Amino acid sequence: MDIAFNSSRLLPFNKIPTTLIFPPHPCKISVFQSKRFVPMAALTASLAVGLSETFSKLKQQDKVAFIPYITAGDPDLSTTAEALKVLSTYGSDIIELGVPYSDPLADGPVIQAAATRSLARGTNFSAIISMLKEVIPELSCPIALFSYYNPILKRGIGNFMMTIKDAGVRGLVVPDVPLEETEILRKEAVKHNIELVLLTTPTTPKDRMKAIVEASEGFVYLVSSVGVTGARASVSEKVQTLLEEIKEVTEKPVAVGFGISKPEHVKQVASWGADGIIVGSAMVKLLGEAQSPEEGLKALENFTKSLKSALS
Ligand SMILES: O=P(O)(O)OC[C@@H](O)[C@@H](O)c1c[nH]c2ccccc12
Repeated sequence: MDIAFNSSRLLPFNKIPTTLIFPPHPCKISVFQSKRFVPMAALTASLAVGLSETFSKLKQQDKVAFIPYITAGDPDLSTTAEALKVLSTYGSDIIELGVPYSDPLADGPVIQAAATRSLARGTNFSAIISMLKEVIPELSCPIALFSYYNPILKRGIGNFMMTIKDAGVRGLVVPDVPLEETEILRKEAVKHNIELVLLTTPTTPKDRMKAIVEASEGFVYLVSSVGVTGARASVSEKVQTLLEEIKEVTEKPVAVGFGISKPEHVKQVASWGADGIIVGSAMVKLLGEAQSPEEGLKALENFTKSLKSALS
């Protein structure tokens, strides 16, 4: 059986494959498949560092994490794969990848439009997972998947967690899951070595913020402003106080998102003590609204470099 080898195919786990048959074509390796194997992606995935470990390493280097967000499948999945490599190459410490959804209630017009474009192209969860299995082994930073709650429930929480873990995903953000329902999510996430990140906002009551911070894994997501995602002219000074309040009750890293879209925003929020800076809409706009994928990827590279340099 001549099977082209790739990272999502099966590889012998507990013995050197004695049946490797090298066909004439040098880049195709035939691998004899048997029952006792693990997917290479799962093997490499379990070796990749997670969110908490990423923050620990950065803290030792006194650095702030740069965390971009893009929507999977906008403008198409092969461009998403290339965009993940660009973001990884030019200094992202964690990448948030959004699963497009038909009712993104927490998203502003830019990310809503990206989800609509992606879904119109036929992007689905399985295709995203296949793409991730191929590209994650080539990245130097962990992926945190972004999904609304409903698609997870439809797939089954355990099945969803197993699927994303096998693809090499290390974190999960579910922006619309109520704190009261995170228990079951977290249980399954922990079982599959996925870190479930929770969000707190400027209007979250202090006792609820404490419960969120306590339950959040990987890092705490501090939403900088009320409303939906989208680039803002400036970042609210209130973020500084919010960061202080959160850091009074936890040692966990806190990453700030919403509205951040310029190097001066990045500098400002880092100076207030954020452990991570999250930039989404401004990234998504570059990719989704470019004249061509190549143009979008080049713009993404330049923008990433400019934001990353604000953290050096
Ligand atoms: O787009 P902004 O304003 O840069 O914010 C980050 C945000 O895009 C990303 O973290 C995100 C995408 N969709 C979300 C839904 C809820 C909370 C956060 C998000």
